[in-house]
Amino acid sequence: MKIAILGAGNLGLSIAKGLIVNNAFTTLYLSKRKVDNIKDYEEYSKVSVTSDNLEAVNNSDILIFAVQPTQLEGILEEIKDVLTDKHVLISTVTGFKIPRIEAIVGEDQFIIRSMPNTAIAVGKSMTCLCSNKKGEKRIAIAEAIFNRLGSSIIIPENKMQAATVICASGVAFWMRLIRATTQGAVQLGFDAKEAQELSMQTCLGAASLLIESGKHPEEEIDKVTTPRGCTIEGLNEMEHNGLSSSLIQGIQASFKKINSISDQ
Ligand SMILES: NC(=O)C1=CN([C@@H]2O[C@H](COP(=O)(O)OP(=O)(O)OC[C@H]3O[C@@H](n4cnc5c(N)ncnc54)[C@H](O)[C@@H]3O)[C@@H](O)[C@H]2O)C=CC1
Ligand SMILES: O=C(O)[C@@H]1CCC=N1
Repeated sequence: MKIAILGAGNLGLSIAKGLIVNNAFTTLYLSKRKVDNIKDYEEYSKVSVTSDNLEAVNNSDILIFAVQPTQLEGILEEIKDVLTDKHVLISTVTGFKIPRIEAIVGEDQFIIRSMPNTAIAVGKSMTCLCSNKKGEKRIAIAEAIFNRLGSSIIIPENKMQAATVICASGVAFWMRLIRATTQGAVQLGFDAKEAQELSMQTCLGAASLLIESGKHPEEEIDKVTTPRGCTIEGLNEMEHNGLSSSLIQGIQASFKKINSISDQ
């Protein structure tokens, strides 16, 4: 696959790393206005770095847009006249809806919206996808790309904002939980490095248990909470202090914010 990432910033470079590590492209163009700090990527075979979006588009089939929401319109205007039937447009841009993309490039383009997260850099992104009518014919290509770099599901476009909060912002939420449990471990006597290792691996183990067994979290919690034991003591104290409620309220606040900044 000949892929271009237009907007090689935090997310764009995370996608690039995932593609490079997984050898998941034929050629890869990375575009950015100022390319000095991404020139190193040209050391990888078949990777080109450019500030010329038209060069990237003309030499690629799959166009992944990873610019800020206020930058997408300009870049679509810039490249729309060189789009051909070979191009599949994949936008990762938050809150920029398909009808607005179609209004710029036309309905007759294969348009896909994708919401990955930064774990794509290590091939572990949970990515949600949706498309315009024409894009339904090419969404399998997007699934193939994002399944190489984690897992993907197809959802209706009206759930993309919610998916952004749970999956994209979600990485930051889980990081904070890992940091908090690390701090707890330090207080119990582990040094910082050991504490983070214990916290990360336990988090990975808990998620893996659910992924591999398909079970509900409470079923696994029941196996850990010895009657009158330390686990239920700690868990109940966390809940008295609003653990679940605080997380749900944070998710709601994040969702309210994304709806306030997205196009209608
Ligand atoms: N950072 C994240 O975890 C996630 C971000 N997103 C969405 O992805 C998009 C990108 O986010 P970030 O990577 O965090 O932003 P960023 O600001 O780090 O990256 C945007 C990049 O686009 C470049 N750029 C700006 N105008 C350009 C143009 N005309 N041509 C080529 N490159 C141009 C900038 O120089 C910058 O490197 C946003 O719309 C964001 O909402 C979606 C999911 C997760
Ligand atoms: O925080 C944000 O607004 C963007 C969207 C999801 C991740 N970063």
